Amino acid sequence: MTDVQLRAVTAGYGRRPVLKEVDLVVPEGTTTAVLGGSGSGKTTLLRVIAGFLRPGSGEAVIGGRTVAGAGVWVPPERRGIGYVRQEGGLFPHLSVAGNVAFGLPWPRRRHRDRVLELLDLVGLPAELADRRPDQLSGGQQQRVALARALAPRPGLVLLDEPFSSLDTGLRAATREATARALRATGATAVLVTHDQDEALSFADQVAILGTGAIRQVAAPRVIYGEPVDTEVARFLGDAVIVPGTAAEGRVTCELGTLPVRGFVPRGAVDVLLRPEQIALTSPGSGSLDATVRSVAYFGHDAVVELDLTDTTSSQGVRARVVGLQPPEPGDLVGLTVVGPVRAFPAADRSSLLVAEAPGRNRPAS
Ligand SMILES: Nc1ncnc2c1ncn2[C@@H]1O[C@H](COP(=O)(O)OP(=O)(O)OP(=O)(O)O)[C@@H](O)[C@H]1O
Repeated sequence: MTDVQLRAVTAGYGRRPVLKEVDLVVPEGTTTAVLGGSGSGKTTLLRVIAGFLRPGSGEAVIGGRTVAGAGVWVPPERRGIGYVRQEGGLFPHLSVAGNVAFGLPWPRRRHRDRVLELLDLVGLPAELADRRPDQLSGGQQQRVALARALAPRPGLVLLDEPFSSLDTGLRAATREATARALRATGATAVLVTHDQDEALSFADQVAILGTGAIRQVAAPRVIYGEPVDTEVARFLGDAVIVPGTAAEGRVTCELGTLPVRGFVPRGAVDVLLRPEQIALTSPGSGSLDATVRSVAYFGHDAVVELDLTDTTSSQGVRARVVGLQPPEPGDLVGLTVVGPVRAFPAADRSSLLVAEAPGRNRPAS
């Protein structure tokens, strides 16, 4: 099996670096999702690992072997990596079996049993083997691309937004089939995505890439529940941020005096909580009362914009509630904050509470 280490990698196109001193560790046999906005350098990071782009400085180490840096350069075809692109990139003139067999080493290309085994691994029936790619759905094409990438038994698989062109249902099914196939082979994987739900549900750890630097790397629950700053919090899900004051492990803000997670120095803070931390109750039975300003209904849940009754702030707060019986605009409700909140010094939001996977990666810079 194969781990990946990027050490102070700077890389880009021409003079302007896209990645600046990026450190990342992907432990062997695990999946890391790299999440970032458009143009943040996600594909560039994969290209460095794959060997399609030489870093200007720093090192890339795969399975304990330096593949780039320190005077070393190992070309892509000798890195033992499988690569799946956004559009699959199947050969249109070859059958499904022909495409998958293309990934096998020369002597084994005629081994139909191995091709059928690989199709089975990605959840495709054997009867698709003789179809051409244009006779498959988008999800099936992506699974064939994955089977082809897995054919040479790579220790590392790189996935560049492989599900982004699929519609919601197909996307989830293809994602699950991919996760199963990766687990079955024990391959290490790096997934690039701009989809938060995908990153959180698919990966063992999530790396947030912003303006060329890794902002935070942590397990999904940690990165969602303990973001290093308000910017990462906003990037990864919906966030309610209100001004407050911290003292003795608690913060006081327009939502009341609340327990805070992690150490926060006394003084002015930005208080952060997730909308699902605000539970709605009947008026008078929560810690505060509020009036419903508007409701966005999504079926499984609903986002409720609230105006607090006893506050001069016009900012309002958002609650996320289950979609069974959401309140109506104009309703009076009670609200209670569930669980501890996060808080960041208002003057210096980025220096506090680095929440990384223990021992794996350097703090966000
Ligand atoms: N071949 C190239 N030559 C010059 N600049 C490039 C090249 N490829 C990418 N870039 C630039 O590098 C930056 C990062 O691109 P990259 O494709 O890594 O971003 P990304 O995070 O994958 O974006 P997206 O989510 O939109 O695919 C962008 O500003 C892009 O315009």
